[in-house]
Amino acid sequence: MSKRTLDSFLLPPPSSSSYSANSKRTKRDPPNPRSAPKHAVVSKSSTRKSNGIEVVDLDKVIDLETPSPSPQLSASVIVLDGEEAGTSSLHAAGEENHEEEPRQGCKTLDTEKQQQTLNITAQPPSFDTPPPPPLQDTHINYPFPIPHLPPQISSSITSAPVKQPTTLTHLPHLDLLHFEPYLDAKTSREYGEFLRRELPFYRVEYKLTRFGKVTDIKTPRYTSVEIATGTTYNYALVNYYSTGSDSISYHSDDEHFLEKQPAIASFSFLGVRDFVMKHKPVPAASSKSTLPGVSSSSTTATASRTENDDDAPSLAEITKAATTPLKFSLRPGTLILMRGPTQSHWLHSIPKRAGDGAGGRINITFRRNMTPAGTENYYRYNVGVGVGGDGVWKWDERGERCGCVGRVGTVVSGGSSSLGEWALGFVLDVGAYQRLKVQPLARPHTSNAPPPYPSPRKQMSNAPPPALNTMRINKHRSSTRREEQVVGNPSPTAH
Ligand SMILES: O=C(O)CCC(=O)C(=O)O
Ligand SMILES: [Fe+2]
Repeated sequence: MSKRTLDSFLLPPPSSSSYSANSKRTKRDPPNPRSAPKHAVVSKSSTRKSNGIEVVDLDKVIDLETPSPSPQLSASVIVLDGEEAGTSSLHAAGEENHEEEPRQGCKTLDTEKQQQTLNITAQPPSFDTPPPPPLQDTHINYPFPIPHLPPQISSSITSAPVKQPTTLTHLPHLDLLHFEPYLDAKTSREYGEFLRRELPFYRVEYKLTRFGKVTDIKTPRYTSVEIATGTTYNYALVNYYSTGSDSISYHSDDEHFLEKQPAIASFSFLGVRDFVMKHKPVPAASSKSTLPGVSSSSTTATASRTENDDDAPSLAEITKAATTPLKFSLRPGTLILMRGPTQSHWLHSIPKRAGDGAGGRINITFRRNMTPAGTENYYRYNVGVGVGGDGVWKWDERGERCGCVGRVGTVVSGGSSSLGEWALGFVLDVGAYQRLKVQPLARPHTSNAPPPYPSPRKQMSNAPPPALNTMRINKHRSSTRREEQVVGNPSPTAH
């Protein structure tokens, strides 16, 4: 594994420069956002001088910013960027064994290393050398500091998208941009590996009432919530599907604490999975006159699409969209932007999958949360307040679950004020969107603001923007009896 040498890893001034492994900070003491790490173990060979500044090879720094929540979890301290890659097999999803062996590639701190701890005194920076920004960040809800995106990834993101999107508005209430891909293969691989390696992950388990029925959700995915600062999206949800049997069932992201017509941007990294959508079902008892958004004058699929109300989709069109799933193959670097009425009317899912390409997959969805309660809700369901307490897990470069970093205690909403370390990548993503003039992302939020973008129907009646590809939908019959519409290149494996 190549060494990451971070020349700008600046040590603090002498008054606070005594580095010790014996941190006694408790979990209740929030780390100071954007401060340099206070507790790090630095071995002699990991430091050198550059322009009069003491610099540290991050490979050799053991960050102890996050204390162990209990003595038996003292093995939770992670050596950043271990040198050897692990080869042991994946834990099965949902496995209950929390006893973790120290593994190569994601090592635990041992006594010998603690004994090698040195106190390092940094040199103060000179006036003409402005201190570089910290390269990792902390937040009250981070179980450990999260490193910044490596510069080569950040800079590649700014030149995205590598391909212009396809706009899909041909089905009732659908408004979706499909970038296939958005990031080039190298960047998306490095980005995916970075996220999997550096973020904390939590297993998701909770109860859900759907259509009047209580369901135990033991979604074997690993989720991390980060609050990112931004004027448009203010946080992101990261899912890790460790194997093809990790899945997420049909749902829509239409929570009341999001905007009315939320724009949700969903990135895919590493493994290939299908993204399957279908229109929400037409309630059996509903008539065409009571179903919102459905034309009261047209019940046939051949209704013409004009811009007046009569153009609302027919029951027949909706029924077809509800029974004919739309399938996208999500390869690394793909971005799907769901917007407008999509969340109110459509369900989406990641079905289980066997066979090639079903290795670990990372997904990030960027969202805009309108209330602090919303952020709390996401923490409750995705970080695990009272929902299982499986702990906070780390994964290594190769997708080996390699260490329980701690148990989840009370998670307090951090609001939206902290610049998460990987918010850096997020901000760059927003910049890239804005260059594409994806209007919802640039719109200031006010409750009576005008619609952020033309309705799908308006878009259909206008000439398509020159930068965008024309819509291309391959309709085909799947190998099963069910009819599916496959968007983009067909997936190699049917689910
Ligand atoms: O993994 C994906 O692509 C979708 C994730 C998703 O739908 C969600 O987190 O709400
Ligand atoms: Fe979703």
